[in-house]
Amino acid sequence: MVLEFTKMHGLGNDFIIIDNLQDKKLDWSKLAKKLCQRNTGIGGDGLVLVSPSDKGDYKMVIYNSDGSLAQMCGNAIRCFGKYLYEKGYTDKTNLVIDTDAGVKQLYLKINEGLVETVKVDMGPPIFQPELIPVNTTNSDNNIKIQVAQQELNITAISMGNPHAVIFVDQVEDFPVKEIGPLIENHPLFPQKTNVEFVQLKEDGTLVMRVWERGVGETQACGTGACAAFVASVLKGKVKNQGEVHLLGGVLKITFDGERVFKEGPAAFVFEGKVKIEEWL
Ligand SMILES: N[C@@H](CCC[C@H](N)C(=O)O)C(=O)O
Repeated sequence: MVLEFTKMHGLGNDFIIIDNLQDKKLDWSKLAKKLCQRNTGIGGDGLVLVSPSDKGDYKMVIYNSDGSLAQMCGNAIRCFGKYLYEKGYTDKTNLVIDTDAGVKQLYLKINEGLVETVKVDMGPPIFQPELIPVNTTNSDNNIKIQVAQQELNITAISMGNPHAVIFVDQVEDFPVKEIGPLIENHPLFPQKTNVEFVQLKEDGTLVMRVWERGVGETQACGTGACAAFVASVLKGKVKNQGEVHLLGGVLKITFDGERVFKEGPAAFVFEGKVKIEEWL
């Protein structure tokens, strides 16, 4: 069996996009692991399926590279909007996309017929511990933990998927690959968590590296940037609009006290066909 795919990225967070409008009835979790392999597959941080929806224009289904299903992905949803518009699935520039974290409104900015940036209404941040989910009774979701001989302060927030935001003095040399998996798999987070390491600059910009649940360190995380920005606003460190600088580039975030908006680019990389017989 041969699958047609499109490879895209949002600030270096890369995805394999497959049209599954006619349900192919495949084991997508198993396939995500194989297809996302960088040496023996196509390579990607995640597998995204274009699926039908009765709640929005289309549904975005996303699997992490380890085969786990994620509720939402901030970078993939911008790729999803560009894919739908530029491949002629829609001519709308305001789209409603269904996800496992609810419906999200996308605003496509068009320049000479191409999608230049996508602004996403990411919805309200979620603080109720049982909905994140995080095992804490602290009312402010700030939790002190001891990992690898370091005391860290975590702010737990959900953007439809779980995030642990940690402010650090210096992010460039921070041992993200050592500390990230220890927090991702910490018993505080029964569904595991994405982990954001954030340095606040004096001018109010955030510099962030991320360890993603089910993936590892990635170039960027859209939901993570939103969670980090919300945590910074709540700490009184930034105003309600600003930039998050990630390894792969910059996202513009607004938090109006209720909802979070995120704007950034998306790009096509290549297209192809892949034989999957031996992976079924
Ligand atoms: N890269 C993403 C988040 C993808 C899902 C995440 N790894 C999870 O398991 O929640 C983003 O841009 O938001």
